[in-house]
Amino acid sequence: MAEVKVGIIMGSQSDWPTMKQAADILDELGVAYEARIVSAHRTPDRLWDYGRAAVGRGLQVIIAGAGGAAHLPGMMASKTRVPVIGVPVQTRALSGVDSLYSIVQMPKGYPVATMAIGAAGAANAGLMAAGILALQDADLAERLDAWRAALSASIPEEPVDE
Ligand SMILES: Nc1c(C(=O)O)ncn1[C@@H]1O[C@H](COP(=O)(O)O)[C@@H](O)[C@H]1O
Repeated sequence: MAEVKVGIIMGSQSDWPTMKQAADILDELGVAYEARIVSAHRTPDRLWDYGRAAVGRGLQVIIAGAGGAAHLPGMMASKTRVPVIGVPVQTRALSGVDSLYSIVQMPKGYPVATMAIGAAGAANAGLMAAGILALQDADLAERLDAWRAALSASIPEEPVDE
């Protein structure tokens, strides 16, 4: 089995429909990943253990999604030097702006690469993770180039009446 280099973590089971977009992209590109529920609020010991072990386990990118008071991505970034890509999950009360602001405004020294709110942001997190790994993996780079070319080719030149 391929070595897992990407960890997808999320604050709650309820984030999975969003975070699955990242997983689906990684599946399409043949990138091995693991998906775990880890919460800074509800399972702080699990967060600590995951962050402490990340480098030793060979993780190269962590995609962290959370909604509302979304402290998970930033706390994970504080615990490991493995790059963290943050996904603001859309919320009902504040449309995900709360999640975005919670993730994006990190203090100097502990960055989180923050994506857009919601499903598109999660998919882009998968693509960003693949792009990082592709720097050291020529086969993956080829698959990513093909994926991008296929998307580009699927865009019509002219609009049609629906
Ligand atoms: N933002 C966080 C964290 C965290 O940042 O550690 N843990 C859970 N949550 C968020 O709470 C929201 C509601 O969770 P529930 O649906 O389980 O009530 C989720 O979007 C989750 O990411």
